[in-house]
Amino acid sequence: MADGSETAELEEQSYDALSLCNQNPYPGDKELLDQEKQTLSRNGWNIAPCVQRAKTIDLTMAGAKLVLAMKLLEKGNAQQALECCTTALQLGADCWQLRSECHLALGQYSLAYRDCLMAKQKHNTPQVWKLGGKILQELGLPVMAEFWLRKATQASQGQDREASMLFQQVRVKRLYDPLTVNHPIEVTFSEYGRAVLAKENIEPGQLIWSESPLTSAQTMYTLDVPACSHCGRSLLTAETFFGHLMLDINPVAEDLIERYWPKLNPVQCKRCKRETYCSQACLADAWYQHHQVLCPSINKAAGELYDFCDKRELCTKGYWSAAFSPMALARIWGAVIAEVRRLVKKESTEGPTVEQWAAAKAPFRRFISYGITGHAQWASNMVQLMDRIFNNFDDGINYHIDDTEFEGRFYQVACNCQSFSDGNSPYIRFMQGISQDPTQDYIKPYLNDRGIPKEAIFGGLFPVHACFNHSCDNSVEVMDANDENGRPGLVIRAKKGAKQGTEIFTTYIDTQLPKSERRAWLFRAYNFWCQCPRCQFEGENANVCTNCGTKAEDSKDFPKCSKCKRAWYCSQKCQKEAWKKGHKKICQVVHSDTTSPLNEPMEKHMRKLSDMLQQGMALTAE
Ligand SMILES: C[S@@+](CC[C@H](N)C(=O)[O-])C[C@H]1O[C@@H](n2cnc3c(N)ncnc32)[C@H](O)[C@@H]1O
Repeated sequence: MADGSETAELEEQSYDALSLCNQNPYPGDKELLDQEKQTLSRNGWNIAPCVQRAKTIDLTMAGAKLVLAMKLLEKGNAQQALECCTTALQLGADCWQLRSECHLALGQYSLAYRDCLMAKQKHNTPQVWKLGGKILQELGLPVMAEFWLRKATQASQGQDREASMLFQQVRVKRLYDPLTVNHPIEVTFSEYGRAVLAKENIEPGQLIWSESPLTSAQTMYTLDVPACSHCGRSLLTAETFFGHLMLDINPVAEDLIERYWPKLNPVQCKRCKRETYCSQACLADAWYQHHQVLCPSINKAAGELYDFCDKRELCTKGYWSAAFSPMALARIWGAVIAEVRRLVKKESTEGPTVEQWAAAKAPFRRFISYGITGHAQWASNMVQLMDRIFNNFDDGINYHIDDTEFEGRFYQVACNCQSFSDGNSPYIRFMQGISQDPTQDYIKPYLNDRGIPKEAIFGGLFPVHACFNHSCDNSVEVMDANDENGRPGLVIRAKKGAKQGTEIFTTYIDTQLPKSERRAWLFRAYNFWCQCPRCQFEGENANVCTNCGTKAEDSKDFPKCSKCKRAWYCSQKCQKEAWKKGHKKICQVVHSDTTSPLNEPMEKHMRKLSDMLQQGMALTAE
């Protein structure tokens, strides 16, 4: 059994974002690299610097100048350090790297790059590569910067964490800046990987941005609710909602329905009749995106997946255990194959090339994948089914789904999936419509009879939203919102103000849960132990002092914090200490009024899994 300190160490080690994010180039990077090299040459940034050598080389004096330059730079006096470096160079010292650092500190980036090139000619060290990476980023040449920082990481055999971190920061900036250009947020890379920062001060209640999913699928447990399988619009008709009540509804109520219940024109995939869409546009888009691969009329094995989903079981041994649908995974592989098909056709290649596969997979590289290995063994039948679906095409464009591929995609969806539903469903529009109508009372008894309809809930991958880390004291709330075309998606609203440059957090769980339940949930569902301020300054147990860890004698309860009732102290001294250390910041948390519907049906399921684990039946061993 591990004691407390060992557990704490394990917790600390449980998540290393740097090791999860690779440095492989993106498709198209070769061309971008060439373009950036041309920019360098055009601007003359790669011309060798010229230093007038002194008539007599004096290495002793040069050394002294060099030491002085280092000290000056350390103290922040870059200008004088630069002058000392130049003298040292003239006297025969080899200090191009230091002079480059001085130029960098002074914001003279092109001069810094020239000196750095000189340093590289002589010393291929990780430090020189790293310096070059920093300068190139400042010169606005991110792909070259990545190249240099990759070299720095390789040359240090991964030991230089600063170089790896800088690499990811450059990459994240290049990939996400175009997506956040009009929003008050930006994506950066921190100890927890990608993270969302406030680019400017954000006010409480401010709508920060809205986003549409890259891909989504309806959750299995809401498959009984009609919705467009592609965009998620609710397809609830008045007939379905009122059901048998429609048979003897009063004429005024009938008239209200006629006038206010939106007219829907759903269309089915004519080939398989297993997918319903809100419009021809969605049908065509779904076909383009993934249904051309997944349509059971063409792909028999895919029919088995549809049958499995129709059973609406969240946990089926050997197949599945998650709140999101396996269709969410299938649509990723389907989208990759559909894109490779298009590229092969467009580029008239004989078969798919490595570059084409990489290009088709690129949009999904934005989503981190982190979980416990062995899950694919537990779900081995599903892995085999997925392989039958995607590895059996006559055109030779096949995607082999093995355990590693399955687990990678499974955890990609598990870590990043966000639930959403139609925020402007026919029911909502109907209720809005009748709210101003003087005859609305005629329909009220029928509405009361029916209650609020169940929503069709989708799980989607949203590229920017997926960069949010979690805190139990979250600063934003995620809500359903339809885009300008009426398609369901997300909107992010500030729950609290955020200062420019600070990280903003969402919550992955119901923040009202006690600390131990929150942490257990986060670990089971997202594989990390939360270290947020609430988890640090709330207690778990009334018999243990939240501040110093002293255990109460005879298992008596310690007095609790009278405000939040979530911390227990052995003495007033401990209470005061804890208050100063950080409890005051988290004592009065306003809880979010939104929790993820994806989690709700999972709660029972999670408890079942937790019971199984407590009985010693590790999931992977089943
Ligand atoms: C939706 S992603 C958030 C963005 C992520 N940092 C990235 O690089 O893509 C969710 C994953 O981020 C990590 N994460 C989020 N919040 C965290 C936290 N408070 N502490 C540690 N890891 C966290 C976990 O690995 C989690 O599965």
